[in-house]
Amino acid sequence: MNIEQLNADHGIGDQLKFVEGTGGFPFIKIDNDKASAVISVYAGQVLSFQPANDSNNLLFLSETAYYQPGKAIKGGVPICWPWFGPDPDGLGRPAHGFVRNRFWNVMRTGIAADGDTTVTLGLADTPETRAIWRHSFNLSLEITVGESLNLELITRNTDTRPFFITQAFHTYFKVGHINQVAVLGLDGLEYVDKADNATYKLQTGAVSIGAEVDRIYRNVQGELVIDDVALDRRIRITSGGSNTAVVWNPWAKISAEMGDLKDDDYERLLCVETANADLDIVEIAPASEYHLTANYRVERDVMDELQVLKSPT
Ligand SMILES: O=P(O)(O)OC[C@H]1O[C@H](O)[C@H](O)[C@@H](O)[C@@H]1O
Repeated sequence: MNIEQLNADHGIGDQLKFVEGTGGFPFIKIDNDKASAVISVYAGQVLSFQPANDSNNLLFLSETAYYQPGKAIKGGVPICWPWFGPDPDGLGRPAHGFVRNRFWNVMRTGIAADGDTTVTLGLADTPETRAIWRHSFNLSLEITVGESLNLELITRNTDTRPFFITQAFHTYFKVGHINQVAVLGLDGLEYVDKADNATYKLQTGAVSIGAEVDRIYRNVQGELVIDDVALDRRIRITSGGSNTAVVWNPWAKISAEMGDLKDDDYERLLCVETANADLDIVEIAPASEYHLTANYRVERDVMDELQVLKSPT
């Protein structure tokens, strides 16, 4: 992909620029009055989102992430599609599907009426994807960078037969310290505990993390909140088209084993994923489409907001 051509076709002055990013991947750098963001065209992956006047990124991005064709980038918002988790047919295909490790296409960029910056990335089937997954599809990822980060993943079935998918925004949130984080909104829900032989359990109260956590929560309705005491902020997650939330933290052993995480990175990251997974399987009929959405908003106390306004920049 030619950076000059991408800028000529889709650049928007100082607000949206294509640059050569890590590993030579084309990155989209967005800077508007409300936030800044970085998006990788490889994997269709938001790598960074930071509201203006905020000193912390919304997202965790591993300093030891791979930026190599065929590999997933550890951090930001990887897209798991058309399956979440291990290959559902046991054929040895990659975990979390095949769109987080290939180049997407830049379809459109724009400025919305309220000043938000929009980017649409797309991916359609090719002989290569049909060799992995036999269906014809057209996938769009609509990214809106404003006061909040908004994501919409639209799956269109361009095939003559229905197909079934599971999927997720596998979002890595940056946290101040994992010991001081709680996930609210899952109280009373059943979950599959993948870190304990996939046994079924019931959540009571908020989710706190003190060991490896790998859970699929069922029948999730309404919003989730990550309450982060150390960073003194809350992240409000509003999802659409999903009844499933995945909560994942690798903890110390897995963090140390993973080549693309530092040993203590588990202290600084938490994945809370808007998903269709487990029993939440989506059937899409020919010529139909399905929308999965997630909105991430950083909230801070009013007193903190006043402090930011008062402090010299
Ligand atoms: O390292 P990755 O392939 O990105 O997967 C990281 C994790 O993703 C999800 O949250 C799964 O529930 C975990 O079982 C998996 O380990």
